[in-house]
Amino acid sequence: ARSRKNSHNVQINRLHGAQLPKGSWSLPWIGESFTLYRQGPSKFYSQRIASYGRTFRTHVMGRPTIATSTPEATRFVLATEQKSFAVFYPPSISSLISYPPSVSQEMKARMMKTTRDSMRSELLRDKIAAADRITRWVLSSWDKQPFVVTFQETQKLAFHVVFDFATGMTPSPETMQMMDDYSYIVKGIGTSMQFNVLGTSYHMALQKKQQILEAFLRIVKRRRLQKSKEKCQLDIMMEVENDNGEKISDDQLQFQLYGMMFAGSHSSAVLFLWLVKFLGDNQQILQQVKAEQDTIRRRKISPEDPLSWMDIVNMPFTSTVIQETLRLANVVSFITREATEDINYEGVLIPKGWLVQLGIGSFHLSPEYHKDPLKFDPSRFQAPAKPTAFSPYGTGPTMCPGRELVKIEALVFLHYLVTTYSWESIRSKNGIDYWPNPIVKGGLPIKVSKLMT
Ligand code: HEM
Repeated sequence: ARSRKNSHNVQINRLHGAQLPKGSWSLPWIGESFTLYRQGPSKFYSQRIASYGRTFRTHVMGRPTIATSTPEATRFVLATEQKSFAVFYPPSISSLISYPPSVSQEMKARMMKTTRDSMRSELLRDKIAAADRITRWVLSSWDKQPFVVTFQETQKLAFHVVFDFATGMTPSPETMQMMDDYSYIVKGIGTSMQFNVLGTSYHMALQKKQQILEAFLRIVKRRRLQKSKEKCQLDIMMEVENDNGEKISDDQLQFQLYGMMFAGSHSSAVLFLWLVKFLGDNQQILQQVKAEQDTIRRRKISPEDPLSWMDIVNMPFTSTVIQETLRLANVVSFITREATEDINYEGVLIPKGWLVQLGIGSFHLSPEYHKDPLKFDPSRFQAPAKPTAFSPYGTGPTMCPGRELVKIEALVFLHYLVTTYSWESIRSKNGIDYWPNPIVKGGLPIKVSKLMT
């Protein structure tokens, strides 16, 4: 403790009086991880903010940490990303999602750039048709069932839309198997986050990771042989070259696909689940969404006509519902970085090697930034009162490249959901499972009824 204190004093002098914020470390080594995982991020942050202010000291993920929950600090950390902060995952999570050393930083950066580019390109518009097809496929099975578990359905939907975008593959027993395998990865991460022990579900996840990677290798090799007219992200990545003009290898591609599916499918499924939950709980807003979507459907000549790009950009009210759901549900509640040098952020010392945890979910739910923050009120996103304290996808150079795809998926889903079905929750009370992303406990079973057209 003495040497730690001394080294901080040196840093304090070097950083012109910057000081560690108030806070608590609770138990040595374990720190406050258990409390965070038991309480959930919202309560953890609000309790500490009440005692110490919006920036406080804690100890989570095995490291001393500065937790901060302001939009300004979030922008500062994420915008200066490359220089002073590095992406951080605890070792157990890192072994489930990180690239192996054989994938060079340069290649990784190039692949990420092509992913970002294609998420802004024609490819994205072309994928409306696939999102349309997949949504109808998922929702058509509801006809035959008296009730469905919402989260199972939104997982199927989200996985297949992102999978189609990534590989050009339509739903099949092979894709269903991979979806199932991915659920073990999510479970492994959720459990290792909460319990700090690498138990059965973690080891199972490591095995599943291997199986998924092998499946991706087969998919890459197959796609090289059978090119299709309809382009996918994999086709674009296959053309990526490094500075020496060498093309990306198949094993690098398999990791890129693995990472993209990991980043994209579970998070989207969680968002769609909350869309169903919040709309079900707010019938008046549901009616407004339905009015907007009925107008679009009525303009179609045949009931089989798919949605077009023009339809997608003509859904302003439904778009605010998606933003409000992202604000209130907080699919990602914090973003973590490691300081790679000592930093003085407005008088707060962030020592080298410490973590910075950016509590985006906490400022989304704070009355300091959003009036009546716990109320589901999409109108807060109508111009000109658009909130600025809103970063569900992060910000700066690592801001989520998938956000436009998510928006398209969500709009297509809501269109078919509200024009085809009414639903009600089977349980009157539902808790929340927070890890690794918050979901309604039990996955929200609902009773569905087909609407008369
Ligand atoms: C509701 C759905 C989603 C949410 C809330 C979400 C949120 C985020 C956030 C907060 C980050 C930034 C993390 C950081 O800076 O450390 C991120 C990064 C990322 N997301 Fe998403 N995401 C979603 C869907 C998707 C989808 C559909 C895809 C791909 C198809 C995707 C691909 C990625 C990738 C590849 C990164 C890493 C970017 C980088 O490291 O430069 N995400 N996402």
